[in-house]
Amino acid sequence: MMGLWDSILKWLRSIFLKQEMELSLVGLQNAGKTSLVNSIAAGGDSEDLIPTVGFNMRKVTKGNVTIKLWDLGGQRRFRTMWERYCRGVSAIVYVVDAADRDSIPIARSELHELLIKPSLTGIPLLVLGNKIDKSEALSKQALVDQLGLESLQEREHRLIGLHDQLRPCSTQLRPAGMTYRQRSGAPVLCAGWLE
Ligand SMILES: Nc1nc2c(ncn2[C@@H]2O[C@H](COP(=O)(O)OP(=O)(O)OP(=O)(O)O)[C@@H](O)[C@H]2O)c(=O)[nH]1
Ligand SMILES: [Mg+2]
Repeated sequence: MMGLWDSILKWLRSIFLKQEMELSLVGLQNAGKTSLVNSIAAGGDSEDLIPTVGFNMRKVTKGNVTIKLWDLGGQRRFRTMWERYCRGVSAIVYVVDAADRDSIPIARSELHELLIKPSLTGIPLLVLGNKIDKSEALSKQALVDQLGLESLQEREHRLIGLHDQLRPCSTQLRPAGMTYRQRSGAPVLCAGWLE
């Protein structure tokens, strides 16, 4: 099972051959965008996070690839900024709380409203189904259906399940097929549902 970072890089490299890339992370509030950026950038973070006001920018280097990450606020009042920060990026990363079933219809409409913007035509999309460590999390197929991802055939897109294993998680809650990996003693993010 691959680490999240490896899967993102593998996917990006299948589309681009660039050494410098820019990603914008969008998605509803509380989806886990900032947690993800912190884990990628610092190799782990477990502090209680506060909602992002506006946006944060982080630069992360892995091997010879440098990625600039725009971490945008997901609260309603910040969503109008998403388009501006998604223009010209290598890929849009849409983070969804797969366990917050009630918010999925809003996540779906915000995603589709963003993607119909002419300025974002053709930009590849990576959807991360986050919090799949929770027992109430939707399955991959349910997320594909409920987010309407089938209708995105014109656009390069990919769905990855994400489990932030830095969070306490009991064995019973661990989704089937999910494995754990330790790299030099430090926990890493693991991606699920990879074929
Ligand atoms: N169980 C579980 N909780 C998570 C996971 N990722 C993030 N969280 C929790 O979800 C909450 C919200 O995380 P944030 O990273 O602040 O969410 P955000 O998408 O940046 O929110 P905004 O900045 O308001 O848009 C925090 O309490 C995190 O600890 C995960 O994989 N599993
Ligand atoms: Mg945030």
